[in-house]
Amino acid sequence: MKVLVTGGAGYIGSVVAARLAAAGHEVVVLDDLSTGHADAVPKAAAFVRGTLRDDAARLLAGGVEAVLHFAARSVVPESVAHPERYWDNNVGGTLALLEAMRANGVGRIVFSSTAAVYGEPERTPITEDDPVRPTNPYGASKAAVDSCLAEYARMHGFAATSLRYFNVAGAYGRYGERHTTETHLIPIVLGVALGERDSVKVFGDDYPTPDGSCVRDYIHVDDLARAHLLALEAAEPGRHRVYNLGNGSGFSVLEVIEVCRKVTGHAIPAERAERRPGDPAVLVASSERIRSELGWRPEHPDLATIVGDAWTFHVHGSGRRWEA
Ligand SMILES: NC(=O)c1ccc[n+]([C@@H]2O[C@H](COP(=O)([O-])OP(=O)(O)OC[C@H]3O[C@@H](n4cnc5c(N)ncnc54)[C@H](O)[C@@H]3O)[C@@H](O)[C@H]2O)c1
Ligand SMILES: O=c1ccn([C@@H]2O[C@H](COP(=O)(O)OP(=O)(O)O[C@H]3O[C@H](CO)[C@H](O)[C@H](O)[C@H]3O)[C@@H](O)[C@H]2O)c(=O)[nH]1
Repeated sequence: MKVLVTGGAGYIGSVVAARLAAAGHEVVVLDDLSTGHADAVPKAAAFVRGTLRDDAARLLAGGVEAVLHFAARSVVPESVAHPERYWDNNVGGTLALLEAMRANGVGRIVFSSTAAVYGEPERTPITEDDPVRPTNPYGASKAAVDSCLAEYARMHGFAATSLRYFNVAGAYGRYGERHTTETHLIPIVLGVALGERDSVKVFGDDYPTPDGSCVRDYIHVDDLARAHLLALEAAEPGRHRVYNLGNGSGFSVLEVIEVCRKVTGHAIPAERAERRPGDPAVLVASSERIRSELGWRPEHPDLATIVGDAWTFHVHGSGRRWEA
């Protein structure tokens, strides 16, 4: 299949682009490099630097059969301070992409949605039938696209899938996480181990969790990538599927730091800090639906493996010194 990967110079998109190319697909990456890196695009893929609005249409005219749509802004505090950026890029940009797809007769799409659409959940683990009640503009923008995809499936025959990722971590060979503005826990903690930061701040110690810090469900980026390939194959015209993706087990911030200490052998100083606004106490996924419908199984559910792969990536110079 010829596949357009938007955001394929970013963390998750580059891993999926590499996996797709390895599976024999023809991959075209579209990325404006706003948060991505040109050298993260797999060599087997064609790379076009451009935007969803200005450049997707001409690429879709070139025989593309499916779209994997990762391109988005995804920093929650930024979304609170500048909601217009999120409505403009994540919703407006996606609408332009969907219309370009429709104009070119391309209806197959897998979309990067998020656990943030659920907001503060009522129960754990979270299933896809739980209420969608985002508590920040980032989550709201992703929920809006999920709704949009349901309508494009119903009215325009799209074969659409929303994958709601929980906390993505780890690396796949030379492909890993290296955001210029890093907000994610594991790369921040590994940055302390590498001496790039003095300590990690633990946001909140009075949550209703066993040790008072927030609990999250960490999924290996390679397990997530395999879910994309399954979703791509399973897509059916006229149907919008929604799947949560996590491992179904929660780890507190303090537990994650402890695992990072064991993996890196570094003391990793941690300091208590105020709660980060908008952080739910516990986010743990039920991924039963994708397991039973698509046969997805995580191959790397162990947090030490997830952290270990991220550590290997960070130690090798944040991906810049990798060969292939
Ligand atoms: N990392 C996570 O834990 C996580 C969790 C849930 C959902 N997601 C979603 O997964 C997707 C990928 O996340 P990531 O962590 O790889 O982010 P990332 O920032 O590394 O990648 C996003 C890529 O999209 C590009 N981009 C943004 N807007 C664009 C536009 N208008 N046109 C072209 N390119 C554009 C950026 O340059 C970047 O390379 C995002 O949609 C994000 O919301 C991520
Ligand atoms: O320096 C830090 C960074 C994070 N945390 C804590 O670590 C946990 C995980 O934080 P991340 O920023 O790594 O991840 P989030 O759970 O906030 O966000 C992730 O999940 C969200 C869905 O809930 C979105 O999809 C988002 O894109 C994705 O990164 C949170 O409790 C956060 O407060 C710290 O204590 N210190």
